[in-house]
Amino acid sequence: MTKAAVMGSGSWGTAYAKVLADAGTDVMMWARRAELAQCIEERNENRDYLRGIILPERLHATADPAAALEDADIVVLAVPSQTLRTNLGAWKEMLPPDATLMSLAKGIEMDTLLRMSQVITQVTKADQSRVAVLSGPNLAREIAESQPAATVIACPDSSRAISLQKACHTMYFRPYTNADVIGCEIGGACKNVIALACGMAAGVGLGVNTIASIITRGLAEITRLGVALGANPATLAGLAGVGDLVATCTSSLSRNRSFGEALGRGGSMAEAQAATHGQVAEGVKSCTSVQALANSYGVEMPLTNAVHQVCHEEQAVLDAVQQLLGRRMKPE
Ligand SMILES: NC(=O)c1ccc[n+]([C@@H]2O[C@H](COP(=O)([O-])OP(=O)(O)OC[C@H]3O[C@@H](n4cnc5c(N)ncnc54)[C@H](O)[C@@H]3O)[C@@H](O)[C@H]2O)c1
Ligand SMILES: O=P(O)(O)OC[C@H](O)CO
Repeated sequence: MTKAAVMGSGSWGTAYAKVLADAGTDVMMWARRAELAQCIEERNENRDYLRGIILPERLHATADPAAALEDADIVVLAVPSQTLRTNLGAWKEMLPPDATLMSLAKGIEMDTLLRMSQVITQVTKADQSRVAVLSGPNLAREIAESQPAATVIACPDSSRAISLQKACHTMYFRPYTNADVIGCEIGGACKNVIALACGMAAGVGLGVNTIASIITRGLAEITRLGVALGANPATLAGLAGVGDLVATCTSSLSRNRSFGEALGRGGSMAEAQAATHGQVAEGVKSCTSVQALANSYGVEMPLTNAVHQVCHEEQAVLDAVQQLLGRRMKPE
């Protein structure tokens, strides 16, 4: 029987742990707070992040990272991208030596500009063949409600990718394998920034034409960056690119879109944070790291720049819109 440790009990960690358990994998979740671990263990519910969802009996939880990681074949890293390095630093001596390390996080580390798989190899010294990422149109609550969705598991080692695929395949969750780790990670991190832009547009009252234009031009700039970094453009046309971009840019369940919408309605950064109910909207920090990464490769990302200006340079949303529309004309 495959054993998975899910390190992080937020919305997605919990929903994905449920998928693994529904697929027949033994799952032990790690929660930072002992009360939350106890609630999951005793009541089969994560009341803080997925209230009302009954979790499977075979899913267990602990606040002790060593107990969660013991004998795990798969270690699922489900903490926010900006804390992953610190968390891994604390856990690295406890990681089983041959376990596959799989990131669920969608972000680019500030300062280092590293992708999550790079942070994992750097901190743990694991060979990159042991490191995988999962990314796709996977809004946690919909997955927890067993609504059908597909995803991508990327790993340089195809046999590990297939084992990961088997460990989470259910009648509502369909994972595809892919060797393109870079494309999956760039798609996942950048779509959060574009979802902020869509939220901002909706918040100031703009309609579907505007949102569709942002999604499409957002995909163009994400693809430019991905290709510059060595991604396969086909990955960005797939589930981890356009699929996730559409889900995040159009759903009221998205924390990034909700955050942007609150800013567009004239809210402050603190009010926008409240709109995500204390959960992480990764794009708010990643717009800084994605912008810096793009600049270092000479890649033009005008929407990302506009989001950065609104979030961190006090620009008004309507001024950012005017600035985008005033750019020089060019072919598509
Ligand atoms: N929620 C989704 O629908 C979804 C879907 C796919 C991917 N993701 C990605 O998964 C990652 C995790 O997102 P989430 O939705 O579970 O976020 P969340 O905000 O719901 O939960 C974050 C979890 O990390 C924990 N945490 C926060 N700071 C921490 C720290 N310093 N050390 C250890 N743990 C800490 C929190 O206690 C919580 O359990 C993000 O990168 C997100 O982009 C989320
Ligand atoms: O709620 P968000 O904006 O973090 O997006 C959630 C997922 O990444 C969608 O796939």
